[in-house]
Amino acid sequence: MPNAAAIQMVSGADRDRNLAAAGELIRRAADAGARLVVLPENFAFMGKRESDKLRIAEPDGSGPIQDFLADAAAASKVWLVGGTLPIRGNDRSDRAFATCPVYAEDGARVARFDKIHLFDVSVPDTGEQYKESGSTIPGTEPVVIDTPLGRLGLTVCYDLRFPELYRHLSAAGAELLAVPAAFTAATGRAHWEVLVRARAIENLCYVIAPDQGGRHASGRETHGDSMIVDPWGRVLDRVAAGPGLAMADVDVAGLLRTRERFPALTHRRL
Ligand SMILES: O=C(O)CNC(=O)[C@H](CS)NC(=O)CCC(=O)C(=O)O
Repeated sequence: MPNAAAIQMVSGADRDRNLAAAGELIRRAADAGARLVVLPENFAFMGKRESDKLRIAEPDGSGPIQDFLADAAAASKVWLVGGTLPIRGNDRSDRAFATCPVYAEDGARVARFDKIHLFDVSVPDTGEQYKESGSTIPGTEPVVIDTPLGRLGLTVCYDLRFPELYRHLSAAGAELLAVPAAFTAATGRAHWEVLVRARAIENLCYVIAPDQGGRHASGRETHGDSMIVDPWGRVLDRVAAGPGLAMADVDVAGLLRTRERFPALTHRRL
């Protein structure tokens, strides 16, 4: 029975509709056996412009999106990694953190990670321009937490391109890595699967990588292909396009056997 789920969504600009869609998928994942469920980046809101998300930004710890996540975790009795949502900073700046909160199965929030690397790029070929730092405050702290399935390192989307973050997490004991994402269609086609599987292989970790996958209110398209990858780099399950679930069995005992036979993590020289 699979115990982990990555939820793929095509989130729009209507927060409450997105929450309803997420709620339905969380219930389906729990019914299918999931004890750890990971939502994609910006699951609660993807508007016309990057800065639109500031309208639904919440103070740390309370608001409709965070209340939804706590209630959904408790109702389905799952550990829930809440993709990302905008959480206001303490200063009066008009930017928010891209925060990935984690809830235990009783609905208590047990961790918070703020996306560290911000997507300030122009995508080759399509000409799409992104300046995430215009509306987002970068995080600074890597986060690793214990869950019933294993020790979990948190990362978000563009973080996927920075292997030193993942090395830091695996060195801190991570066995599972979460990568809630909203990868662009163009960069996703070129890089998504390779990067997700590389992070799994080089850190001998499970990677749970839920992506947005479809066309959004901005007119932009995201890549989809949400997946769960095992520590040997095998794609255990994936979702092609549109909303759906990737589910797989995360087996840390098996992971430890793999690491014993193949002790690359103990052979680091630098
Ligand atoms: O596009 C949207 O509206 C939503 N996207 C996001 O919220 C974020 C920040 S702009 N997307 C990424 O980080 C994409 C990374 C990526 O695609 C890569 O590294 O290639």
